[in-house]
Amino acid sequence: MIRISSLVHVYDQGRSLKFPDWEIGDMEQWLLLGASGSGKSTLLNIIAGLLKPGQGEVLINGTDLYALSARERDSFRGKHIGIVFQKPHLIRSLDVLDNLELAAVMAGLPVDHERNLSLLADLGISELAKNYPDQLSQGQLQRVSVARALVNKPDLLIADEPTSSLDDENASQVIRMLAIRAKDNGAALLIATHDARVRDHFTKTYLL
Ligand SMILES: Nc1ncnc2c1ncn2[C@@H]1O[C@H](COP(=O)(O)OP(=O)(O)OP(=O)(O)O)[C@@H](O)[C@H]1O
Repeated sequence: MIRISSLVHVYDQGRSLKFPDWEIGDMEQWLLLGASGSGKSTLLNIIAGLLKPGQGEVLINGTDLYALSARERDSFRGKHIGIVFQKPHLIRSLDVLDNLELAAVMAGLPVDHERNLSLLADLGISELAKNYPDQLSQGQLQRVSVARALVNKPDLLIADEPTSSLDDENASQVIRMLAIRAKDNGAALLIATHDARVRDHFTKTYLL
């Protein structure tokens, strides 16, 4: 279970961003909605342990994320949280499969080669396993990012605008993939989006 309470963040010279308290139960699937600039990415980064908030608390399965040291938080994130960023942060000098395997290595977990191949197959990109990021389209890169986020069987899967560069068919496929894989892995799912096509798939929404 994830709980945020009394969260406030102020960027240098920015306005104060206040986030309503929120509880995400085990395996619940939520949409985070809000206008551009309302703070969706900021909140995702705080929940992911990537941005220390000015005030407030993030509890994930009983762990107070910002009571951990930065190093402990990195380790916690690697093992428990999968993230699909707006822009895929893949390593250019590694092929797709190695990018997936690196996610396990970085988290200190064993590499599960078969699982990684099957993740690529589920996303319809098996044939790209040996390709390098520079050789892929934006939509393909996005799908690789989704696969990479699932590599370590996270408790929480977070996606920031995961469908913005995909056509209708692929957007729907990625949302289904996120929803099914989150469920299969016992993970909660949290997606930030403007995408009306995504809204139809969810009943739980948190509005900024
Ligand atoms: N690194 C930063 N430094 C200063 N201000 C920032 C920074 N990142 C975001 N902001 C500001 O904080 C506010 C919230 O930004 P954020 O990116 O979280 O919104 P968002 O809802 O994700 O927007 P979008 O839907 O356009 O991606 C905006 O006013 C933005 O300009």
